[in-house]
Amino acid sequence: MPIHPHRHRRCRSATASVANRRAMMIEALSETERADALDGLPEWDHDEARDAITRTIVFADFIEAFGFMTQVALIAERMNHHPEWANVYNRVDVLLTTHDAGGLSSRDIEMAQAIDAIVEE
Ligand SMILES: C[C@H](O)[C@H](O)[C@H]1CNC2=NC(N)=NC(=O)C2=N1
Repeated sequence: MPIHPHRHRRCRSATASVANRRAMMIEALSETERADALDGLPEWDHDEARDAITRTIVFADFIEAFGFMTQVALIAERMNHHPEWANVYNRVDVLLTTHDAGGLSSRDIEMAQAIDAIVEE
């Protein structure tokens, strides 16, 4: 059942205590941190306009692509960190950025590493 677009709580932090809010806060990477992280992610490109990283993966067919997306979806839920992505048949375009930080954060780097590990399986 879809969540009502106007009445659902978009983010837990709206009602979180100050202490919890502190724990949930995440900062965007500095330029140096980003450059270091990207060195370890040769398959990923930096999207400057979004301060995001992107990767396109082409699979053998749709079922391989959707199987990949299913595995990533489970990790995304566990991490509470969700990709922006699109799928056309055997192709998946992935964009990672941290909305709460307004740019790339360590969560995106962790997610990119998890995605790379799945693709290499
Ligand atoms: C309320 C919820 O915890 C937040 O909106 C989470 C959900 N998933 C997320 N995913 C991404 N990519 N960035 C976020 O800032 C983010 N925030």
